[in-house]
Amino acid sequence: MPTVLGQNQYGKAETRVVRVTRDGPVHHIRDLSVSIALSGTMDEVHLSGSNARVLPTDTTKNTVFAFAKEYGVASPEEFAARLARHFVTGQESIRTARVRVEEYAWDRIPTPGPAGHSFVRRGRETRTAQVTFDGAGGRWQVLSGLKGLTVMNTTDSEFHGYVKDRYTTLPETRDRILATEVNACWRHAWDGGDGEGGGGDGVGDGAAPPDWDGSWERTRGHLLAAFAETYSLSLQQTLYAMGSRAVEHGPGIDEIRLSLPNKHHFLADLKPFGLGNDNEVYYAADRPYGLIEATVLRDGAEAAVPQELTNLP
Ligand SMILES: O=c1[nH]c(=O)c2[nH]c(=O)[nH]c2[nH]1
Repeated sequence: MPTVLGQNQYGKAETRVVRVTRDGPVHHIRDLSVSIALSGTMDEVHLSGSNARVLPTDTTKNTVFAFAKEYGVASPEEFAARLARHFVTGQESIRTARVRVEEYAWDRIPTPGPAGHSFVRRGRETRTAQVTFDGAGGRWQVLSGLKGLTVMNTTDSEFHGYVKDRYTTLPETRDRILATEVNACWRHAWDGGDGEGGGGDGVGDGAAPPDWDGSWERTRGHLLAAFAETYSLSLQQTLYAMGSRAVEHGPGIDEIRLSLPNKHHFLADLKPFGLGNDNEVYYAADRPYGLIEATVLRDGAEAAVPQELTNLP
């Protein structure tokens, strides 16, 4: 049965590029996913396998990183238009270029000094709660938490001095992006009391329940503040600073468990194009990711937050 080639296009989808612009201590970020689809006189590659008219998809990805460095990202539209024009005017075989951009929005994390290099991704987080009442023992367990709170520091993060064996290739760094998605679960000390003493009313005799909403907001604030204000030598160190700040500033909180995926941002290698990269253009890799997890306890408290509650795979 004879066949003919119909509509066809090709290109690199979902190139994840983060462009950091440093205005002294105040940094600006644009975080994009760029998908390029090129079409034109491309019949031969499908019909005979000749690549003579094919600009590699790898090249289109490199162009995204190089343009981010050379021209910055003024807006998704401007960036996409520049790329589309480049491919159509640069290669005879390319007649149409469709460039799709998704931009992820970040807000600044407020810090005591001037807002500088700490960001929280907009609109991604979920608040969680789990309450267990063991009627026979009269015991309550209240766990509050959040997941998907994505944060980034564009500086004040180093990673070096680690163990090296024959398989270690990671370069040491004195200035990297530190980004993670905070998944946290904390346990309240509340014993079921209503603050009105005993009297066989079926509730604990202790202190009244906390203002749950207020407590949650404050804890979230402490996690964000500790992330933003910690000069980090590892994500493990940042985790401990976040957990201990939440417990120290949360009198009703005895324990917090944190599960922090290290959302790696690798410096794009622009040397082949004669371009430098002074911590300006990053490739945001989504997997694999480092996964750093730990519980931080008030001294003397027993660990009771189940690991599964915060665990990523
Ligand atoms: O903060 C980090 N902790 C690690 O344990 C680790 N391992 C790694 O490869 N990069 C990092 N970063």
